[in-house]
Amino acid sequence: MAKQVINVQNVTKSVSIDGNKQTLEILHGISLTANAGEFLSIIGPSGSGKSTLLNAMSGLSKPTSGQVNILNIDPYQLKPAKAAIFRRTQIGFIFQSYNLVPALPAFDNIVLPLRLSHRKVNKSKIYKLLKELNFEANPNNFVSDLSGGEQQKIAIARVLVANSKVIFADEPTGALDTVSRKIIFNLLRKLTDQGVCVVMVTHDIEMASATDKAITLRDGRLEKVIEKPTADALFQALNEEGS
Ligand SMILES: Nc1ncnc2c1ncn2[C@@H]1O[C@H](COP(=O)(O)OP(=O)(O)OP(=O)(O)O)[C@@H](O)[C@H]1O
Repeated sequence: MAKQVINVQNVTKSVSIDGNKQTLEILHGISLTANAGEFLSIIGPSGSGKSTLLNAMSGLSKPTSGQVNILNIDPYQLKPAKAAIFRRTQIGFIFQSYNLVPALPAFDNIVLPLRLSHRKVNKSKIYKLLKELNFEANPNNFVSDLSGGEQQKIAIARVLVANSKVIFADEPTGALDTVSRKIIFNLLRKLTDQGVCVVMVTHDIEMASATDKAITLRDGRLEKVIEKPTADALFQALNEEGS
């Protein structure tokens, strides 16, 4: 039986608005699971809560209520130092420019998690990966001098070399051209074939239809779980009025 690596139960998330005078609930009790080797996509209209859910389920932003387990660990119960190690060694994040250090060269950003964990850096492997990713800038350039798309490739390369067991990606190909999108999707797919669990927020129906399971969100609620989604099924789900 497939090993469950993500378990989210009844997660809600509220934020303070209006100068803390009011509370707005953005996620209203979401439950989902994902297994090792599974490619899960999260789709839904703009503002439906996809990024908020991804942040909550990846250990970055504590839910207001409910439970999150990643690899049988509740990331919100870990002390900050342990949480940092857990994130660095087990989880990969591909969020737009997430945690890239602008004052470091691109290459150093890629290997930073490896260096922090005292792991070996295989320079030629990283250069090969950058070539595979169609990265056209100089890896010695500072991240702040790169375009959005190139920064995204650096964030992706950093995850790909880190051997994470679970990868959370928020619109990982948003800033990229069609060719780069395909390359990155295929690299993520290769990782799931090796047992990594990938959770990806996307607006791209075609890409979501190539994942193993899609969940649709509407107004902060989980609407549908679609196994082996087709583009037609996703299109229909997105265009149905919420009940
Ligand atoms: N800190 C916050 N304060 C107030 N409202 C917020 C906050 N964070 C999110 N929201 C609101 O919650 C809703 C969900 O936001 P979220 O970014 O999760 O949606 P999304 O589905 O990822 O949207 P998009 O597809 O446009 O990226 C939106 O209406 C957003 O404006």
